[in-house]
Amino acid sequence: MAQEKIPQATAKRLPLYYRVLQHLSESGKQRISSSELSEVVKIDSATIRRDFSHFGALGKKGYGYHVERLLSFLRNTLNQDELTKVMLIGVGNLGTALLNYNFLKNNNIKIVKAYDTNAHKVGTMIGETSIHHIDQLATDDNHDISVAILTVPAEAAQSVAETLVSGGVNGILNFTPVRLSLPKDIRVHHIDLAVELQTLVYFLNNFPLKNQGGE
Ligand SMILES: NC(=O)c1ccc[n+]([C@@H]2O[C@H](COP(=O)([O-])OP(=O)(O)OC[C@H]3O[C@@H](n4cnc5c(N)ncnc54)[C@H](O)[C@@H]3O)[C@@H](O)[C@H]2O)c1
Repeated sequence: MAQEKIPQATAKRLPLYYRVLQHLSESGKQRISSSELSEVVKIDSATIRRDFSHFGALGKKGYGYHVERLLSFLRNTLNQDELTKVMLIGVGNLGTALLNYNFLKNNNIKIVKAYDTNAHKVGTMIGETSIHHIDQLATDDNHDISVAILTVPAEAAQSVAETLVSGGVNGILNFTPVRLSLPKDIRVHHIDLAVELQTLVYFLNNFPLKNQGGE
């Protein structure tokens, strides 16, 4: 299979395709055209075809895509056969909400461990995740966890991130407003709901969708 360099925008859409195809497969759908898929995922069919073209011949003209084949391809590409263990630092409002969310349901991702400074939280569990004291982070053996979610107050973000990196973490989903300074080989994805909302409002005001139905 042609594994050329996948554009970041394409890579970002793969989990969405995967989730939708999982639902389609569960409902017994065996094949789907790019225009049908486009209706469901709300991405135009030319983009879908271009996305899938990076992976070689996954579909056939006039037939569309074989749902199971596409699903198994995406499962491999997204490493869905292997459980990805994640830790979460900062079990406050946001951290607790994320711990209560069952990532395993749709993705093979599990928050296996959490850290906080609050003595009332340390030693307790949220769902199946145990909460440890942040002071243990530097010495705990977390060699099998390479991804962390950062939901600490801004002032703690940089030093916690540095400890995470020293412990072997190389991917951080950063919810704090801090722009982290870390070595270049560490991937940081920054999530800011305020920016997302602002962007949505900007697009609504400047680029209204035609035939906008429902969503
Ligand atoms: N990106 C977004 O869209 C978004 C939305 C809401 C909040 N946030 C950010 O997420 C972070 C958390 O927000 P919140 O509302 O959950 O805050 P919160 O105060 O409810 O939770 C912070 C938690 O971190 C713990 N903590 C403090 N210092 C720590 C340290 N050094 N190590 C480990 N844990 C520590 C606290 O005990 C607390 O449990 C903040 O930085 C906030 O700005 C981002």
